[in-house]
Amino acid sequence: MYGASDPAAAERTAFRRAEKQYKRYKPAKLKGASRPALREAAVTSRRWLTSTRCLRPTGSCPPGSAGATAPGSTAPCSASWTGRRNYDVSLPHKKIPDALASLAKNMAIPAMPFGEEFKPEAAIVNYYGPSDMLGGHVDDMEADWTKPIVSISLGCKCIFLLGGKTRDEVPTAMFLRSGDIVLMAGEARERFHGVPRIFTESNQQEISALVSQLSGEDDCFILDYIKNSRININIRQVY
Ligand SMILES: O=C(O)CCC(=O)C(=O)O
Ligand SMILES: [Fe+2]
Repeated sequence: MYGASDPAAAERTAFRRAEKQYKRYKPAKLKGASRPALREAAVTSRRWLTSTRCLRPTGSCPPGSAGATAPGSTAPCSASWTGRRNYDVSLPHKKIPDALASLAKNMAIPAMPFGEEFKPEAAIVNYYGPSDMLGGHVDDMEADWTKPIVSISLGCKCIFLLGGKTRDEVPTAMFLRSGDIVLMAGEARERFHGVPRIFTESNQQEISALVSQLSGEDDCFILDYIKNSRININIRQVY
């Protein structure tokens, strides 16, 4: 579902229109911003889950490229960004690190039937540079959609659009910040979603928590990288 079979039709959808609108979104200054402009979204707060906020675009629109570029992904997932992504276990791939697998298991608990454990079988890593975006899609490669996707954000803040079961429904926009975890579960599992832009401006990145953990001698390269990037790791039960 990553590519649109009819590009002209895709252009006419509410999701595509929102992508274009939010690609150019400029956050209002927090001070003096009217309260409803930053409506709080209902997100539970856990150790790794910080609040997300619904957004409304402001009038101010710096020029932005509407071209879709694709962040990269890890094996065992083969990606054709004009078409579908597919799992291909014959591709070289590494074991998911134990700490990451156990974090995913814990985070998935609220979306799992009582007594059932989430099996972290694949992790897709998306790297977003300053002008990258991930177009609206539904993740449909997994056999059992009743199992959640645990999606972790690191680095620069982004806008995440969560739409409906068709591209015609107007999506809800949220900020995702470094450390946020989204559980795509239940109904959300069947909904279009995407990332129209990330924020690399120094006053908008909101990466201070991450930066404070990168004070080692060898961390300067990671620090340089993360100031202009967002990394999303999403962990899935495939079978
Ligand atoms: O980058 C994100 O937050 C979303 C990634 C995503 O939806 C995907 O990889 O399928
Ligand atoms: Fe997705």
